[in-house]
Amino acid sequence: MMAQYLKLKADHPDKLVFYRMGDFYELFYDDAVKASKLLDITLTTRGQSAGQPIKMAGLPYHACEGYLARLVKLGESVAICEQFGDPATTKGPLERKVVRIVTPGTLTDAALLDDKQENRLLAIVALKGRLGLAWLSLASGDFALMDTDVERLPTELERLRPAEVVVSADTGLALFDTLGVPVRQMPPWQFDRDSAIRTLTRHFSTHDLAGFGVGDDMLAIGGAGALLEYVRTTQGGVLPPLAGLRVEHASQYIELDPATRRNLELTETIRGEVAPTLFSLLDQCATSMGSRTLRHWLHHPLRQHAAILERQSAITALLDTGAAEVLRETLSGISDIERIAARIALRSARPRDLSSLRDSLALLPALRDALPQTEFFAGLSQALLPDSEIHAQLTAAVQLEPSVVLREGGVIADGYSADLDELRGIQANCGEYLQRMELLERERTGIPTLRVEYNRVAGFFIEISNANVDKVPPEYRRRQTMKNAERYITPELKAFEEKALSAQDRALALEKQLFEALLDRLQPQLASLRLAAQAVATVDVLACLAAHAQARGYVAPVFVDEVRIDIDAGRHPVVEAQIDDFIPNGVAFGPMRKLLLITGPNMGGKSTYMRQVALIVLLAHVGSYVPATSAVIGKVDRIFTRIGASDDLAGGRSTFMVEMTETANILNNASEHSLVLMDEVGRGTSTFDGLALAWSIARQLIEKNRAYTLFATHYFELTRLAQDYAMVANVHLDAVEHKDRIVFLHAVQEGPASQSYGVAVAQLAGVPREVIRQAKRKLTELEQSSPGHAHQGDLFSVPIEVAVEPETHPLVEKMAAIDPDDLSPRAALQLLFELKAML
Ligand SMILES: Nc1ncnc2c1ncn2[C@@H]1O[C@H](COP(=O)(O)OP(=O)(O)OP(=O)(O)O)[C@@H](O)[C@H]1O
Repeated sequence: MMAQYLKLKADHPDKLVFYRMGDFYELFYDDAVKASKLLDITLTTRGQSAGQPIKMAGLPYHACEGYLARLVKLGESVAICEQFGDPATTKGPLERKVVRIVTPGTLTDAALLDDKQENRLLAIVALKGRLGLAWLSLASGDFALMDTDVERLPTELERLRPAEVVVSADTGLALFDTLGVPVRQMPPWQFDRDSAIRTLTRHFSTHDLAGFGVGDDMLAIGGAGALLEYVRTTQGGVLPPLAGLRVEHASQYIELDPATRRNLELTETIRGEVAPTLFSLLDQCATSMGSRTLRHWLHHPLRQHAAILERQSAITALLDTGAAEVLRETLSGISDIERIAARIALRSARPRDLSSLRDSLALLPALRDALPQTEFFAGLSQALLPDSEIHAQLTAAVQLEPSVVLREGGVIADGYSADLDELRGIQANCGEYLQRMELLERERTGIPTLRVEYNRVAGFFIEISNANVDKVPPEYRRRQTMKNAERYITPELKAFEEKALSAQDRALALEKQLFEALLDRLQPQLASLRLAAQAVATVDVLACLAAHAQARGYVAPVFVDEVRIDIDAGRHPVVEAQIDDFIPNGVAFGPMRKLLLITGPNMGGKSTYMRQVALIVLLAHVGSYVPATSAVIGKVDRIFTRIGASDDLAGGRSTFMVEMTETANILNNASEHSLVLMDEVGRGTSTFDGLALAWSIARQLIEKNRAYTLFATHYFELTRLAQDYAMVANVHLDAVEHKDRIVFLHAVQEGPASQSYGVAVAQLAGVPREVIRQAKRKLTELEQSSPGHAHQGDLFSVPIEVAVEPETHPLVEKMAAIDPDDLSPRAALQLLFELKAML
C-alpha cells in the first residue's frame, strides 16, 4: 500500500495528498507533519518504511469539507485520492486514484467558496515589458483576457484579487514573493500561444478568436492555454463549459491604483476589516450573485458616460415606479443560480442544488413582471427567460424536498420513473406485508405475542419469547438469540427479505442513474442559466442601489464633457451613516480652479472631505446615485490617493519611502482628467525637507499634471501658492475654542485657515497636562521668534523660505568680476582687504 501511495504522491509533490482508507483520509510523511500543524490534528506513527516509522495524520472523510476549506484558505492545494472496488473481495491494496485536486483558485464547492466574492485563477505572461493576463472564475464561468504594460501588474493584481496565480517557470517577475497569493509554476511550453489558440477554438467551436475581440498576437492567449490546462488537471480531466471569452482594456474603467483601493476603503478597511466600507454600507443585495456583482462594480467604475447612464437611468426607473421593494422581495427567494450552474457543469451538483434551482426558476416570471417597462429592462427580461424545459424537467424529476445526499435516496420525485415507483412500492408495502404475516403466524402457531419485525442488523425476523419457544413450528430456523427471546426466519420470510432489500438497493442505484441523466440533460441549458443568473444579479444590484438612494436621499449625478466637478452639499457615504450630524460640504473644480489647498486643524475633517469627493466621483461612475444635493462631473480617467502613513514592511519600504513611491506614481501618471487626493505629503520627513517637497509637488501638479487635486496640508506656507497660480484656491475647515475646549465645525470654507489647533487636539486626546502646558509655552516662544507668522501656530511648521534659489553672496559676485591679469600688485592687495571685510 505504501508503494501505491508513494507512486501517487510522486505525481503531486507540491500538494497535500488525502489518501482514502475506509472512512478516513490519511496523510503521510511530510504531508502529515504539515497538516497536523495547519489543522491542529494529531500526528501519529505507524509501521515502518525503510527502517523509519511512518508519520501519519488522519481525518474523517465526512468532515473533510471543513478541513479542506481551512487548508485552501491558507493557500494549500489538496489532491483527493479515493479508493475503488470492494475491500471484501479485493486481494491486496484497493485501487486508488486522484479524482480531484482542490486549489485556492479552482474551487466550486459551495462549502468552500465565499458567497460574496469571486474566486479567480489568474495566469500571467510577461514578455519584453508587456504583460498578458488571463483569468477565470470557475464558479461563474467568467473568462477574460487583457494585455497591458508590465508596470501595471500591481494595479491589476489589486483589481482582480486572484485566489491563485499560474506563471511560467521561466518568468522573471520578482514580485511574487510579496504577493501573498499562492503561485504555481508551470512548464513554459504550456504557455505556447499556437496550441492555446487550438484549445480555445476547439472549446468554443469557432474558426478563430476574432469574434471575441481577441487578436492572435495577444500575449494573454498563452496564459489562457496554461490556465485551462491547469483547470483540467484539477477537475479530474474535464474542462467545464466557460461562459465565453472577454477582452478587457485598461481604458474601460477608471483606473484605481492599489493604494487608492485601500485608502478609499471600498471593500476592506485600511486595517483589513470587512466593515465599515463602501461595500458593507451598500450591500443590501438579496442574493449572493448581486453582492458579488456589486463588489465588482465598485472596483470597476466605468469611464464611458453612455454605459454609466444606462445603469443610472435603470435606477431612476426603479425609483419612479417604486419597483425596487417588490423586486427585492422576489429576489430574496432566489438561490445562487450561477454557482449551481457551475456545479451542474462539473457534475458535482447535489440534490438540494437542483431543488433550489427549480424553486428559483419558478420565481423568474414574477421578477420579470415587476421590472419597469424600459428598453434596458426589456433586455434583462429576455435573459430572465431561460428555456422553460429546465424548470419542467426539474419539477418532474426532483422531489419537493429531496434529501441532502444522493446516496440516501429520496431525491427523484414519484411518478418520474415507473421502474423506480415499482421498487419503491415494494418497500412501502413491506409494513403491510409484515403485519399480515404476523397475524397469520400468530393464528397458525397459537403464540399471541409472536412478532414479525425488521432491523438493519438482523434483517427480517420472527421473534418469540422464551416462554413460547416450545410452540415454534419445525420450519422456523433460529437466527439470533436474545436475552428473553429467540429470533427466527422462515423460507417465506427469507424470500421476502431478499426481494425487499434488493428493491431498496436497486432503487438507490436507479435514483443515482436518473440523477446523473438529469445532469446530462441540463448541460445544454447552462449557457442560458448563466445569462439568467447575470440578469438576476444586475437587477439585484440596481434595486439595492435604488433602495439605498431613496433611503439616504442621494441624487443622480450629471455627466458633462467639460473640465468640471461641481458637487453641492456632498456627504461621505460611510461616515454619514455612522454619525448623527454629518455636515455636508461641496466642491467646485473647473478649468481655472484645479487645485484646492485644504488647511485646518487636525480632526477638522480634511481626510473625510477629500475621501468624500473621491467616493462621490467613484459612485457616480459605478452608475449609482450619490450623496449630495447635486453633482455635475466631467471626464475622469483615474483616481489617485496619497493618504495616511503606512509601512510596507513586507515590501521592505519605510513609511516615507511608501509615501514618496506613491507620490512618484501620481506625478508620473496623473492627467488633467485625473482626480488626485494628497493628504499631508511630506510629513514623513523633517520639516524643511517635507515642506520643500510638498511645495514642489504641489507646483508640479498644477503646472504639469493639471489634475483635479485636493491637497491637504499642515504647511501653512503652501497657502501662498494661491497668489502665484490662478488655478490654486485655498479652502479650510474651521474650529472654534470654547471655554478651553475646541469645537470642530466640519464646514469647508473658502480661504486659508487662520489658526492651527494641534495643541488643543492633543489635549482632547488626553496627552498629559504637563506636556500640554510645556507645548503651549514652546508655541508662544516659537511664534514670537518668527515675526510675520504669528497666525500659523503649527508647532512643526517653523516658517522658512522655500523654493527661492539662494542668492549669490556679494563676495562671490565681486570675485567673479575680477580679472587677475588686469591687477597691479598694489590693487590686488587692496582688493584682498576689501574682500576680507565683506565676510
Ligand atoms: N463633515 C463632517 N461632519 C461631521 N463630522 C465630521 C465631518 N468630517 C469629519 N467629521 C468627524 O471628524 C473626525 C475627524 O475627521 P478627519 O479624520 O477627516 O480629520 P482630519 O482633518 O483629516 O484630521 P487629521 O489631520 O488628524 O488627519 C471624523 O472621524 C468624523 O467623525
